[in-house]
Amino acid sequence: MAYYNPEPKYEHGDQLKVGILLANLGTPDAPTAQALRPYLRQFLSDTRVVEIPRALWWFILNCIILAIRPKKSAEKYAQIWLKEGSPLLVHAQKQATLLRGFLGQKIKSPFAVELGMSYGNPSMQSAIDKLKAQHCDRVLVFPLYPQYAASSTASAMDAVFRVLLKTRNQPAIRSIRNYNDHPAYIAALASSVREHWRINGKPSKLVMSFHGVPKVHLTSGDPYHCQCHKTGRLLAEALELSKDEYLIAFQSRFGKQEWLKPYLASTLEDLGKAKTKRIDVICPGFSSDCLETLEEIAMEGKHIFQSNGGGEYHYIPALNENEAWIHAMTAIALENLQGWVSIEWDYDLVNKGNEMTKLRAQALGAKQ
Ligand SMILES: C=CC1=C(C)c2cc3[nH]c(cc4nc(cc5[nH]c(cc1n2)c(C)c5CCC(=O)O)C(CCC(=O)O)=C4C)c(C)c3C=C
Ligand SMILES: [Fe+2]
Ligand SMILES: [Fe+2]
Repeated sequence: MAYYNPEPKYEHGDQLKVGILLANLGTPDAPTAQALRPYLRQFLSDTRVVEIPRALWWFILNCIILAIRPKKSAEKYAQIWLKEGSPLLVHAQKQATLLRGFLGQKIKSPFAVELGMSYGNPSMQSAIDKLKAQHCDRVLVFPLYPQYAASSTASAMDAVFRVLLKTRNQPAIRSIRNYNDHPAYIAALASSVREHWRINGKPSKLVMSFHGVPKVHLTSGDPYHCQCHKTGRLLAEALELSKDEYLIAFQSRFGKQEWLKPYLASTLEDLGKAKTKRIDVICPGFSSDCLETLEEIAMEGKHIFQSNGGGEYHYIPALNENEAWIHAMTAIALENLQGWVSIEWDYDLVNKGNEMTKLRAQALGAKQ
Protein backbone atom coordinates (compact mmCIF):
# COMPACT_ATOMS: atom_id res chain seq x y z
CA MET A 1 0.00 0.00 0.00
CA ALA A 2 1.33 3.45 -0.90
CA TYR A 3 1.82 5.79 2.04
CA TYR A 4 1.32 8.89 -0.11
CA ASN A 5 -1.20 10.02 -2.72
CA PRO A 6 -0.03 10.00 -6.35
CA GLU A 7 1.43 13.28 -7.58
CA PRO A 8 0.10 15.01 -10.72
CA LYS A 9 2.33 14.92 -13.79
CA TYR A 10 4.79 17.79 -13.89
CA GLU A 11 6.95 18.75 -16.85
CA HIS A 12 9.88 21.14 -16.63
CA GLY A 13 8.64 24.48 -17.81
CA ASP A 14 5.10 24.03 -16.44
CA GLN A 15 4.12 27.30 -14.82
CA LEU A 16 3.88 27.24 -11.01
CA LYS A 17 0.86 28.95 -9.48
CA VAL A 18 -0.43 30.28 -6.19
CA GLY A 19 -3.63 28.61 -4.93
CA ILE A 20 -6.37 30.16 -2.84
CA LEU A 21 -8.27 27.46 -0.99
CA LEU A 22 -11.66 28.66 0.23
CA ALA A 23 -12.53 26.44 3.18
CA ASN A 24 -16.03 25.97 4.55
CA LEU A 25 -17.86 23.58 6.85
CA GLY A 26 -19.69 21.34 4.40
CA THR A 27 -23.24 20.22 3.93
CA PRO A 28 -25.09 17.00 3.06
CA ASP A 29 -25.34 15.96 -0.61
CA ALA A 30 -29.14 15.80 -0.45
CA PRO A 31 -31.92 16.73 2.01
CA THR A 32 -32.51 13.10 2.96
CA ALA A 33 -31.84 11.01 6.07
CA GLN A 34 -29.55 8.74 3.98
CA ALA A 35 -27.38 11.72 2.98
CA LEU A 36 -27.52 13.30 6.46
CA ARG A 37 -26.22 10.18 8.25
CA PRO A 38 -22.65 10.05 6.78
CA TYR A 39 -22.39 13.88 6.89
CA LEU A 40 -23.40 14.06 10.56
CA ARG A 41 -21.21 11.05 11.41
CA GLN A 42 -18.12 12.74 9.91
CA PHE A 43 -18.97 16.17 11.40
CA LEU A 44 -19.84 14.95 14.90
CA SER A 45 -16.90 12.49 15.10
CA ASP A 46 -14.48 15.44 14.94
CA THR A 47 -12.95 16.06 18.39
CA ARG A 48 -12.80 19.79 17.49
CA VAL A 49 -16.61 19.72 17.52
CA VAL A 50 -17.39 17.26 20.32
CA GLU A 51 -14.77 16.72 23.02
CA ILE A 52 -16.58 14.01 25.02
CA PRO A 53 -14.34 10.89 25.64
CA ARG A 54 -14.45 8.75 22.50
CA ALA A 55 -15.90 5.48 23.88
CA LEU A 56 -18.81 7.27 25.54
CA TRP A 57 -19.33 9.53 22.53
CA TRP A 58 -19.21 6.57 20.09
CA PHE A 59 -22.15 5.05 21.96
CA ILE A 60 -24.16 8.33 22.15
CA LEU A 61 -23.46 9.22 18.52
CA ASN A 62 -24.20 5.82 16.98
CA CYS A 63 -26.99 4.59 19.23
CA ILE A 64 -28.88 7.84 19.90
CA ILE A 65 -27.97 10.81 17.68
CA LEU A 66 -27.56 8.99 14.35
CA ALA A 67 -30.77 7.08 15.02
CA ILE A 68 -32.85 10.27 15.42
CA ARG A 69 -31.17 13.37 14.01
CA PRO A 70 -30.70 12.48 10.29
CA LYS A 71 -34.47 12.28 9.70
CA LYS A 72 -35.24 15.43 11.73
CA SER A 73 -32.43 17.44 10.10
CA ALA A 74 -33.38 16.19 6.62
CA GLU A 75 -36.89 17.61 7.09
CA LYS A 76 -35.34 20.99 7.95
CA TYR A 77 -32.91 20.89 5.00
CA ALA A 78 -35.83 20.02 2.68
CA GLN A 79 -37.46 23.37 3.58
CA ILE A 80 -34.46 25.45 2.50
CA TRP A 81 -32.99 23.32 -0.33
CA LEU A 82 -32.49 25.17 -3.64
CA LYS A 83 -32.95 23.86 -7.18
CA GLU A 84 -29.14 23.85 -7.54
CA GLY A 85 -28.49 22.19 -4.17
CA SER A 86 -27.68 23.11 -0.58
CA PRO A 87 -27.63 26.91 -0.06
CA LEU A 88 -24.27 26.73 1.74
CA LEU A 89 -22.63 24.96 -1.21
CA VAL A 90 -24.39 27.02 -3.89
CA HIS A 91 -23.30 30.33 -2.30
CA ALA A 92 -19.75 29.13 -1.58
CA GLN A 93 -19.33 28.02 -5.20
CA LYS A 94 -20.57 31.39 -6.46
CA GLN A 95 -18.22 33.17 -4.02
CA ALA A 96 -15.30 31.11 -5.38
CA THR A 97 -16.20 32.02 -8.98
CA LEU A 98 -16.59 35.72 -8.16
CA LEU A 99 -13.37 35.83 -6.13
CA ARG A 100 -11.53 34.20 -9.06
CA GLY A 101 -12.84 36.98 -11.32
CA PHE A 102 -12.10 39.84 -8.91
CA LEU A 103 -8.58 38.55 -8.17
CA GLY A 104 -8.02 38.11 -11.90
CA GLN A 105 -8.34 41.88 -12.26
CA LYS A 106 -5.67 42.50 -9.63
CA ILE A 107 -3.12 39.68 -9.85
CA LYS A 108 -0.72 39.58 -12.79
CA SER A 109 0.92 36.24 -11.90
CA PRO A 110 -0.82 32.83 -12.32
CA PHE A 111 -3.19 31.74 -9.58
CA ALA A 112 -6.10 29.34 -8.94
CA VAL A 113 -9.10 29.37 -6.58
CA GLU A 114 -10.79 26.18 -5.32
CA LEU A 115 -13.39 25.35 -2.67
CA GLY A 116 -12.95 22.60 -0.07
CA MET A 117 -15.19 21.47 2.79
CA SER A 118 -14.22 20.12 6.21
CA TYR A 119 -17.05 17.55 6.01
CA GLY A 120 -18.84 16.18 2.94
CA ASN A 121 -18.28 17.42 -0.61
CA PRO A 122 -16.29 18.90 -2.27
CA SER A 123 -13.79 17.39 0.16
CA MET A 124 -10.58 19.12 1.16
CA GLN A 125 -8.73 16.29 -0.61
CA SER A 126 -10.50 17.04 -3.92
CA ALA A 127 -9.81 20.78 -3.60
CA ILE A 128 -6.10 20.27 -2.90
CA ASP A 129 -5.91 17.70 -5.73
CA LYS A 130 -7.35 20.34 -8.10
CA LEU A 131 -4.85 22.96 -6.89
CA LYS A 132 -1.95 20.53 -7.27
CA ALA A 133 -3.15 19.52 -10.73
CA GLN A 134 -2.84 23.23 -11.63
CA HIS A 135 0.75 23.20 -10.25
CA CYS A 136 0.09 25.32 -7.18
CA ASP A 137 3.23 25.18 -5.02
CA ARG A 138 1.94 27.82 -2.56
CA VAL A 139 -1.56 27.69 -1.04
CA LEU A 140 -3.39 30.31 0.99
CA VAL A 141 -6.14 28.73 3.10
CA PHE A 142 -9.02 31.18 3.43
CA PRO A 143 -11.64 29.85 5.86
CA LEU A 144 -15.07 31.36 5.24
CA TYR A 145 -15.42 32.03 8.97
CA PRO A 146 -14.68 35.64 9.97
CA GLN A 147 -14.34 34.70 13.67
CA TYR A 148 -11.77 32.07 14.66
CA ALA A 149 -13.22 29.08 16.53
CA ALA A 150 -11.47 25.79 17.18
CA SER A 151 -14.68 24.02 16.07
CA SER A 152 -14.78 25.78 12.67
CA THR A 153 -11.45 27.39 11.63
CA ALA A 154 -9.13 24.90 13.33
CA SER A 155 -11.17 21.94 12.09
CA ALA A 156 -10.81 23.31 8.53
CA MET A 157 -7.04 23.57 9.05
CA ASP A 158 -6.98 20.01 10.45
CA ALA A 159 -8.73 18.83 7.27
CA VAL A 160 -6.04 20.57 5.17
CA PHE A 161 -3.20 19.11 7.26
CA ARG A 162 -4.73 15.60 7.06
CA VAL A 163 -4.42 15.85 3.29
CA LEU A 164 -0.86 17.17 3.57
CA LEU A 165 0.08 14.20 5.79
CA LYS A 166 -0.56 12.03 2.71
CA THR A 167 1.16 14.41 0.26
CA ARG A 168 4.71 13.81 -0.99
CA ASN A 169 5.23 17.17 -2.73
CA GLN A 170 3.64 19.56 -0.24
CA PRO A 171 2.82 23.14 -1.21
CA ALA A 172 3.87 25.98 1.11
CA ILE A 173 0.90 26.88 3.30
CA ARG A 174 -0.36 30.19 4.62
CA SER A 175 -3.64 30.56 6.44
CA ILE A 176 -6.00 33.35 7.38
CA ARG A 177 -6.88 33.00 11.04
CA ASN A 178 -9.66 35.57 11.45
CA TYR A 179 -10.98 38.76 9.90
CA ASN A 180 -13.72 39.56 12.41
CA ASP A 181 -12.56 43.20 12.63
CA HIS A 182 -11.41 43.73 9.05
CA PRO A 183 -12.74 47.12 7.93
CA ALA A 184 -13.87 45.81 4.55
CA TYR A 185 -15.85 42.96 6.18
CA ILE A 186 -17.44 45.35 8.68
CA ALA A 187 -18.22 47.79 5.84
CA ALA A 188 -19.86 44.97 3.81
CA LEU A 189 -22.06 44.02 6.81
CA ALA A 190 -22.96 47.65 7.48
CA SER A 191 -23.89 48.35 3.87
CA SER A 192 -26.12 45.27 3.76
CA VAL A 193 -27.95 46.43 6.93
CA ARG A 194 -28.23 50.01 5.64
CA GLU A 195 -29.67 48.75 2.35
CA HIS A 196 -32.27 46.69 4.24
CA TRP A 197 -33.19 49.76 6.31
CA ARG A 198 -33.35 51.99 3.25
CA ILE A 199 -36.06 49.73 1.84
CA ASN A 200 -37.85 48.66 5.03
CA GLY A 201 -37.17 51.39 7.57
CA LYS A 202 -35.44 50.83 10.93
CA PRO A 203 -36.41 48.25 13.60
CA SER A 204 -36.75 48.73 17.36
CA LYS A 205 -33.66 46.54 17.78
CA LEU A 206 -30.98 44.90 15.66
CA VAL A 207 -30.23 41.39 16.93
CA MET A 208 -26.80 40.06 15.93
CA SER A 209 -26.85 36.28 16.19
CA PHE A 210 -23.66 34.19 16.08
CA HIS A 211 -23.36 30.39 16.02
CA GLY A 212 -22.78 29.22 19.60
CA VAL A 213 -20.10 26.91 20.97
CA PRO A 214 -19.91 25.18 24.39
CA LYS A 215 -18.97 27.65 27.16
CA VAL A 216 -16.06 25.38 28.11
CA HIS A 217 -14.40 26.26 24.77
CA LEU A 218 -14.28 29.91 25.92
CA THR A 219 -12.97 29.07 29.39
CA SER A 220 -10.35 26.76 27.81
CA GLY A 221 -8.92 29.57 25.67
CA ASP A 222 -10.92 29.74 22.43
CA PRO A 223 -11.02 33.42 21.31
CA TYR A 224 -14.31 33.00 19.40
CA HIS A 225 -16.58 34.69 21.96
CA CYS A 226 -14.43 37.83 22.12
CA GLN A 227 -14.11 37.99 18.33
CA CYS A 228 -17.89 37.79 17.92
CA HIS A 229 -18.34 40.61 20.42
CA LYS A 230 -15.77 42.75 18.63
CA THR A 231 -17.53 42.22 15.28
CA GLY A 232 -20.82 43.19 16.93
CA ARG A 233 -19.37 46.34 18.49
CA LEU A 234 -17.69 47.46 15.25
CA LEU A 235 -20.86 46.84 13.25
CA ALA A 236 -22.90 48.81 15.78
CA GLU A 237 -20.35 51.65 15.59
CA ALA A 238 -20.45 51.63 11.78
CA LEU A 239 -24.26 51.87 11.96
CA GLU A 240 -24.08 54.52 14.73
CA LEU A 241 -26.28 52.43 17.02
CA SER A 242 -26.52 53.15 20.72
CA LYS A 243 -26.18 50.29 23.24
CA ASP A 244 -29.95 49.86 23.59
CA GLU A 245 -30.48 49.63 19.83
CA TYR A 246 -28.71 46.28 19.34
CA LEU A 247 -27.85 43.07 21.13
CA ILE A 248 -25.64 40.05 20.59
CA ALA A 249 -26.84 36.46 21.09
CA PHE A 250 -25.69 32.91 20.32
CA GLN A 251 -27.74 30.32 18.42
CA SER A 252 -27.78 26.60 17.49
CA ARG A 253 -27.13 25.05 20.90
CA PHE A 254 -26.38 21.33 20.50
CA GLY A 255 -26.48 18.86 23.41
CA LYS A 256 -26.92 19.33 27.13
CA GLN A 257 -23.80 21.34 28.02
CA GLU A 258 -23.93 25.07 28.76
CA TRP A 259 -23.15 27.10 25.60
CA LEU A 260 -22.27 30.75 25.10
CA LYS A 261 -25.02 33.03 26.39
CA PRO A 262 -27.38 34.75 25.93
CA TYR A 263 -29.10 32.03 23.94
CA LEU A 264 -30.90 33.43 20.90
CA ALA A 265 -34.09 31.45 21.61
CA SER A 266 -34.57 32.93 25.09
CA THR A 267 -33.59 36.39 23.83
CA LEU A 268 -36.30 36.22 21.16
CA GLU A 269 -38.78 34.96 23.74
CA ASP A 270 -37.98 37.93 26.04
CA LEU A 271 -38.17 40.44 23.18
CA GLY A 272 -41.52 38.96 22.17
CA LYS A 273 -42.89 39.09 25.73
CA ALA A 274 -41.74 42.71 25.97
CA LYS A 275 -44.03 43.39 22.95
CA THR A 276 -41.11 44.65 20.86
CA LYS A 277 -42.60 46.22 17.73
CA ARG A 278 -39.99 45.06 15.26
CA ILE A 279 -36.63 43.31 15.31
CA ASP A 280 -34.15 42.69 12.50
CA VAL A 281 -31.86 39.70 12.88
CA ILE A 282 -28.47 39.45 11.17
CA CYS A 283 -25.95 36.59 11.42
CA PRO A 284 -22.54 38.23 10.84
CA GLY A 285 -20.58 35.00 11.43
CA PHE A 286 -22.11 33.21 8.44
CA SER A 287 -20.55 34.25 5.15
CA SER A 288 -23.37 32.52 3.32
CA ASP A 289 -26.91 31.49 4.05
CA CYS A 290 -27.33 27.91 5.20
CA LEU A 291 -29.54 25.72 7.36
CA GLU A 292 -28.63 27.68 10.49
CA THR A 293 -29.74 31.03 9.05
CA LEU A 294 -32.58 30.10 6.68
CA GLU A 295 -34.37 27.58 8.88
CA GLU A 296 -33.28 28.34 12.44
CA ILE A 297 -33.22 32.13 12.19
CA ALA A 298 -35.57 33.11 9.38
CA MET A 299 -38.27 30.52 10.21
CA GLU A 300 -37.90 29.14 13.76
CA GLY A 301 -36.69 32.48 15.22
CA LYS A 302 -39.64 34.33 13.72
CA HIS A 303 -42.04 31.80 15.21
CA ILE A 304 -40.49 32.11 18.72
CA PHE A 305 -40.59 35.92 18.62
CA GLN A 306 -44.12 36.25 17.28
CA SER A 307 -45.70 33.45 19.31
CA ASN A 308 -44.49 35.30 22.42
CA GLY A 309 -46.17 38.54 21.41
CA GLY A 310 -43.50 40.18 19.22
CA GLY A 311 -44.36 42.26 16.16
CA GLU A 312 -42.56 42.43 12.82
CA TYR A 313 -39.55 40.14 12.29
CA HIS A 314 -36.98 40.62 9.52
CA TYR A 315 -34.07 38.33 8.74
CA ILE A 316 -31.26 40.21 6.94
CA PRO A 317 -29.64 37.73 4.50
CA ALA A 318 -25.99 36.70 4.85
CA LEU A 319 -23.40 38.46 2.69
CA ASN A 320 -23.55 35.67 0.07
CA GLU A 321 -22.59 37.22 -3.30
CA ASN A 322 -22.86 40.91 -2.23
CA GLU A 323 -20.38 42.96 -4.20
CA ALA A 324 -19.00 44.65 -1.07
CA TRP A 325 -18.33 41.23 0.43
CA ILE A 326 -16.52 39.93 -2.66
CA HIS A 327 -14.44 43.16 -2.60
CA ALA A 328 -13.70 42.45 1.07
CA MET A 329 -12.71 38.83 0.28
CA THR A 330 -10.44 40.15 -2.48
CA ALA A 331 -8.79 42.67 -0.13
CA ILE A 332 -8.33 40.05 2.62
CA ALA A 333 -6.84 37.56 0.14
CA LEU A 334 -4.49 40.16 -1.39
CA GLU A 335 -3.25 41.27 2.04
CA ASN A 336 -2.36 37.67 2.82
CA LEU A 337 -0.83 36.93 -0.59
CA GLN A 338 1.84 39.64 -0.32
CA GLY A 339 5.17 38.44 -1.66
CA TRP A 340 3.51 35.48 -3.41
CA VAL A 341 1.82 37.33 -6.27
CA SER A 342 2.50 40.41 -8.34
CA ILE A 343 -0.31 42.90 -8.20
CA GLU A 344 -1.69 45.24 -10.83
CA TRP A 345 -1.43 48.57 -9.00
CA ASP A 346 -4.19 50.40 -10.77
CA TYR A 347 -5.63 53.71 -9.65
CA ASP A 348 -8.82 52.03 -8.43
CA LEU A 349 -6.93 49.66 -6.14
CA VAL A 350 -4.75 52.46 -4.76
CA ASN A 351 -7.89 54.44 -3.96
CA LYS A 352 -9.51 51.40 -2.39
CA GLY A 353 -6.25 50.83 -0.49
CA ASN A 354 -6.33 54.37 0.87
CA GLU A 355 -9.94 53.93 1.87
CA MET A 356 -9.05 50.63 3.46
CA THR A 357 -6.09 52.09 5.37
CA LYS A 358 -8.30 54.88 6.70
CA LEU A 359 -11.02 52.43 7.77
CA ARG A 360 -8.43 50.10 9.31
CA ALA A 361 -6.89 52.98 11.29
CA GLN A 362 -10.35 53.89 12.55
CA ALA A 363 -11.07 50.27 13.50
CA LEU A 364 -7.70 49.87 15.26
CA GLY A 365 -8.19 53.21 17.01
CA ALA A 366 -11.36 51.84 18.60
CA LYS A 367 -10.90 49.96 21.86
CA GLN A 368 -10.03 46.23 21.48
C1 LIG B 1 -20.00 29.77 12.06
C2 LIG B 1 -19.24 28.80 12.45
C3 LIG B 1 -19.66 27.57 13.12
C4 LIG B 1 -19.27 27.12 14.36
C5 LIG B 1 -18.32 27.79 15.32
C6 LIG B 1 -19.95 25.88 14.59
C7 LIG B 1 -19.84 25.12 15.74
C8 LIG B 1 -20.59 23.98 16.02
N1 LIG B 1 -21.60 23.40 15.27
C9 LIG B 1 -22.10 22.27 15.89
C10 LIG B 1 -23.13 21.41 15.44
C11 LIG B 1 -23.81 21.53 14.20
N2 LIG B 1 -23.73 22.57 13.31
C12 LIG B 1 -24.46 22.30 12.21
C13 LIG B 1 -24.60 23.07 11.07
C14 LIG B 1 -23.82 24.20 10.77
N3 LIG B 1 -22.85 24.79 11.56
C15 LIG B 1 -22.28 25.84 10.89
C16 LIG B 1 -21.25 26.69 11.35
C17 LIG B 1 -20.59 26.59 12.58
N4 LIG B 1 -20.72 25.59 13.49
C18 LIG B 1 -22.93 25.94 9.62
C19 LIG B 1 -22.57 26.93 8.55
C20 LIG B 1 -23.89 24.92 9.55
C21 LIG B 1 -24.88 24.69 8.41
C22 LIG B 1 -24.47 23.65 7.43
C23 LIG B 1 -25.43 23.56 6.28
O1 LIG B 1 -25.43 22.49 5.63
O2 LIG B 1 -26.20 24.45 5.93
C24 LIG B 1 -25.06 20.99 12.36
C25 LIG B 1 -25.81 20.19 11.28
C26 LIG B 1 -27.21 20.52 11.07
C27 LIG B 1 -28.09 19.88 12.10
O3 LIG B 1 -28.28 18.68 12.06
O4 LIG B 1 -28.56 20.63 12.96
C28 LIG B 1 -24.67 20.50 13.62
C29 LIG B 1 -25.02 19.18 14.24
C30 LIG B 1 -21.36 22.13 17.11
C31 LIG B 1 -21.58 20.99 18.09
C32 LIG B 1 -20.44 23.19 17.19
C33 LIG B 1 -19.41 23.52 18.21
C34 LIG B 1 -18.91 22.75 19.08
FE1 LIG C 1 -22.55 24.30 13.60
FE1 LIG D 1 -15.16 37.27 25.53
